[in-house]
Parts: sequence; structure tokens; C-alpha cells
Amino acid sequence: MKLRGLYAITDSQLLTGKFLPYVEAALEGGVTLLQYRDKSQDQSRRLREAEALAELCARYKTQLIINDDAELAARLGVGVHLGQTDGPLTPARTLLGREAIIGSTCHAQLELAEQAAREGASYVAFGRFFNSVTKPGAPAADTALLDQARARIKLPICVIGGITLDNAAPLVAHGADLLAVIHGLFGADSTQEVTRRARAFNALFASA
Ligand SMILES: Cc1ncc(COP(=O)(O)OP(=O)(O)O)c(N)n1
Ligand SMILES: Cc1ncsc1CCOP(=O)(O)O
Ligand SMILES: [Mg+2]
Repeated sequence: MKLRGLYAITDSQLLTGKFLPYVEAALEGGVTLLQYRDKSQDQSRRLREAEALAELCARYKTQLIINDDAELAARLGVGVHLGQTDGPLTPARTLLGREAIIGSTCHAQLELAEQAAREGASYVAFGRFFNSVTKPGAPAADTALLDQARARIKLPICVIGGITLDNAAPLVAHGADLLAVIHGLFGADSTQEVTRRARAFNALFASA
């Protein structure tokens, strides 16, 4: 499967009271990867919500990725995204198997991406590229880094951080394969607007 297009990421605060309708609206507009990102320690809610997303993703033939938690990903038979402090990639690959999608946060460092590639990542993620309401303190990356990454890294390249329909096009032009978005997608006022935004993010790849 080609990893290219919109990578929608959930946010439990932003999606309070509208979690499944907003996610379904995004899937309706087209999502290549959907990440369940919940930073709480409420394990039973996390399991319940992740199971609901797995069911929805199966219906829309979208790949589900669990943030931070390889054990939960293994339980559901889906992929995982691991940051630099979320545990090593090699055991996660052993746990989830050869086919699973495993993503790795590489901030703005090519060396981390090269290491992630050696350790079996399926894609590497750089960012934040713009000011992010969700994670304002994330290290900053720029398009010069993307050019270098494109030349040196063979894996799909994901970009994240403050991405909106107004600023995403240059990232695609500089070689981004996946646009990972929270606020720029789910910060919309209605499900219709979420679907419109998802379609518009994907259209950026059609013209690239
Ligand atoms: C696609 C994608 N890229 C980067 C991240 C950030 O991961 P991490 O650095 O572990 O930070 P948290 O998201 O866990 O707060 C991500 N989740 N997804
Ligand atoms: C998880 C994460 N890692 C770097 S920036 C970020 C947040 C992305 O959210 P938003 O699209 O709302 O800036
Ligand atoms: Mg993490």
C-alpha cells in the first residue's frame, strides 16, 4: 500500500462530544492513515475508542495507527506511531509483524530518520513545520530539511505541526508523502467542513 495523502490524527479534547461523527466525516473525505492519539491514562476509554475506530476504519478501508502504545496496537492488529521516548522500534516490529505500519518521530533530525529506517520503520515523521496549537513546544523543521530527507531517505516522509489547507502545498512540493493534521482538519465547525477539508488536503497530492 502506498503511504501518500492525508494522515488524520484525533485529539481527545478537540473532539469531545463529536469524536466518531468527526472522524467518520474525515474518512468520508478520504484518509490514508488515521491515528488514534489520546494522551490520557484512561486505559478502558482508550481501548473502547480504539476499538470503535478500528471498526470504522475497516468500513472505510483506512489504516488505523495507535499513538505511543504498541501493546494496544498489537491487541487490535493495527499499526503504531512511536516517538523518541515511546520505546524502541525493533521490538515493536517483532511484536506487530512485518506487514504492520510503524511510524517514527524524527523531529528535525535526518540521523534519527536514518536510524528509524535501519530499525524497520514504515515511515518517518518530521515537524513541527508551523506553529502548533496542539504541541507548541515541538522542535521546528523547515522545507530545506525536507529536501535533504527526500534525497537521503527512501521511506515515505510524513510532515506534522500546524498544517492547514493554507500552508500545506509547499510541503507536498518539497516531497512530503503524508500530511499529518489535527487542528487544520478537526478544528472545523461542522462534519461537512471536515469532509471538505479532507478532500482538499488529498487534492494537493493529485496536482503534485
Ligand atoms: C505522524 C506523527 N508524527 C509525530 C508525532 C509525535 O509523536 P511524539 O513525538 O511521540 O509526540 P506525541 O504525539 O506522542 O505527543 C505523532 N504523534 N504522529
Ligand atoms: C503531535 C505533534 N508532534 C509535532 S507537532 C504535533 C501536533 C500536530 O497537531 P496540529 O496539526 O494541531 O498542529
Ligand atoms: Mg508519542
